[in-house]
Amino acid sequence: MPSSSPLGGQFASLWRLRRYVRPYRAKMTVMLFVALGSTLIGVGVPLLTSSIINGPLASGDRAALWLLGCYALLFGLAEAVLILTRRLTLASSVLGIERDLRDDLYEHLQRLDVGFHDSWQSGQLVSRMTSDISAIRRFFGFALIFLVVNAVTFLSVGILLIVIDPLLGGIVVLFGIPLSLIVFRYEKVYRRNIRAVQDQQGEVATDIEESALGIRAIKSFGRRDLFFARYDAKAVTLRTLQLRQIRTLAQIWALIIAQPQTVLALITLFGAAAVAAGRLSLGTLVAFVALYQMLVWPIESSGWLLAASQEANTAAERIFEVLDVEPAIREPELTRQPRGAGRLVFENVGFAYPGSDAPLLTGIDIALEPGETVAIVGPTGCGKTTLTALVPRLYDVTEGRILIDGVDVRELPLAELRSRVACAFEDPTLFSASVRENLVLGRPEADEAQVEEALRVAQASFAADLPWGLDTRVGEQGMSLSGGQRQRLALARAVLGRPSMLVLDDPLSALDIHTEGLVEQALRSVLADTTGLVVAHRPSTVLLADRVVVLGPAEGGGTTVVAQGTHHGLLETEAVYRDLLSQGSDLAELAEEAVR
Ligand SMILES: Nc1ncnc2c1ncn2[C@@H]1O[C@H](COP(=O)(O)OP(=O)(O)OP(=O)(O)O)[C@@H](O)[C@H]1O
Repeated sequence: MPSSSPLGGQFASLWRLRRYVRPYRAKMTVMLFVALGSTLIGVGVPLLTSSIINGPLASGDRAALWLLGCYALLFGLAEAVLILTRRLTLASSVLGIERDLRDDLYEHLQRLDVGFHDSWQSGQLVSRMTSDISAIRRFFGFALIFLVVNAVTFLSVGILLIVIDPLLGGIVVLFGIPLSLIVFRYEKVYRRNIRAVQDQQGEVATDIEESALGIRAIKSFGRRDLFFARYDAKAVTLRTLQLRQIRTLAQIWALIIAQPQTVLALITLFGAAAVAAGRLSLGTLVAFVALYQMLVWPIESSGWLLAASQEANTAAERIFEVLDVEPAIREPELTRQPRGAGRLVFENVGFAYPGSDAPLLTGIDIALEPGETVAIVGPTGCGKTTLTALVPRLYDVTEGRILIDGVDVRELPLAELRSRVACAFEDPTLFSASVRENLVLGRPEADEAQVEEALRVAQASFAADLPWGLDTRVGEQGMSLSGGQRQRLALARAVLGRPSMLVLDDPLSALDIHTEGLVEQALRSVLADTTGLVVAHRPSTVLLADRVVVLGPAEGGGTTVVAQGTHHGLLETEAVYRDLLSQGSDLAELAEEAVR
């Protein structure tokens, strides 16, 4: 749990970021001292001016005037050097903080389970990774330094002003109190507004991302106007929220900016009267006004600093909302090593998606002997893909267990489980990298011969004919390839290195009849000595399997195993199987029954 923030509850999230500052604390401290040094020099200049007016100017002492003039020049030079040093140290430390935080967030997102990613909009995650982290960088780069510098300026100049003239100094302090109260009142409103803006930015990012990924579907259905209208509605809401945020900030600023001018007028008025009465020297009044003017920027910038700090705090809050989520799929505390050739058993397996009361899968019992291939057949939407996702623990079973050579998959280290079980899903995901990088994703140690064999098995030799062969980049999500090509590459990736267990979700769905036949042949040779679980939608895929398991509606609701046997045996005895494989079957109706 985070320790309580010395800045108060409203900055608790920012306070939690202190561990990211720790590695750069030496540089940050240098930056602070340098900034303080330049402020103190800034304070020194009006005092020097006062000495010049009251001393050499009044007495006509030329030599002293030259000396004080040289001091003023030195002050100016020193300030320039300090500002340069601050700028240089700032860049390396603040960019370092930004990178560390982004790395942590990215790594955490990779650790989080598929269930988390199902329930979060990707745009919300992207906006946290980009605009929220930038808000935090701006805070550490500018706002934090100026907050400290301003605090020191207020304190040092405030004390000096009171010492120089208690009456005028008292006016300055007195007028500072209502200003602080106003800022405090608006601060809460501003915080709420910022959160709404940042959340809406995530909504807009999600929309942009979704329409960029789905551009083909949008264009082919001629629905650009519809999607633009949807996007525009969100963009308009964002603009409204941003305007509300700016309005609040403008109100705070108006009050903040009016304050120093009012105080300056009062100081001049009372100060002139004091000079006229001989209570104050002209030089001291000039120094007082010049010193007070040093407070004008800190006062005026307090609105901006408040905004930047609130923005960074809300950004940190949004980032911790993700960082605080514990992955539902965790490494086992005690691990066991399976010893065997790859026996896969589903033992009374049940599963319900998070947030759903009714189980999708129930009482599933299937045993696959080492080297055996089992096809999973069932009406659409009954849970075949879900069943396959349980093996590599993309989701965990909610009932029963899945065993590999007698060991529960939840007792295997995740890396080992996922290297034992290779998967190819219906939607073949490729990354914007070279063909080779995509192929060796799960087995970076694979050699050239293994890559070639995997390409042969998946009938993906087209890859060698691409402009740069296996080094050709496949574009974002592999979009520069056809659906069938993507599917064959995903299949080659799964069979690379001949894994002991292969889970294939309808691996032939996007292939033409000719390629399907060739892939089938090659797959048959891979599956001969691999334990294979294959989701099948058509007879040709079913024929790859030694045995078929038919899923259907369970009596109490959900999906369960309704029949199993060889393809030919089931065709003879099970009407439901014949229906499923026949073209005229009413799959939609069966699916409804299955999930009811
Ligand atoms: N991430 C998810 N969260 C909640 N429900 C989901 C999720 N993914 C799938 N479902 C639901 O679970 C059910 C089974 O989906 P699944 O994709 O496993 O079916 P399937 O049998 O493979 O379908 P198909 O034959 O069409 O590929 C569907 O009703 C689907 O809406």
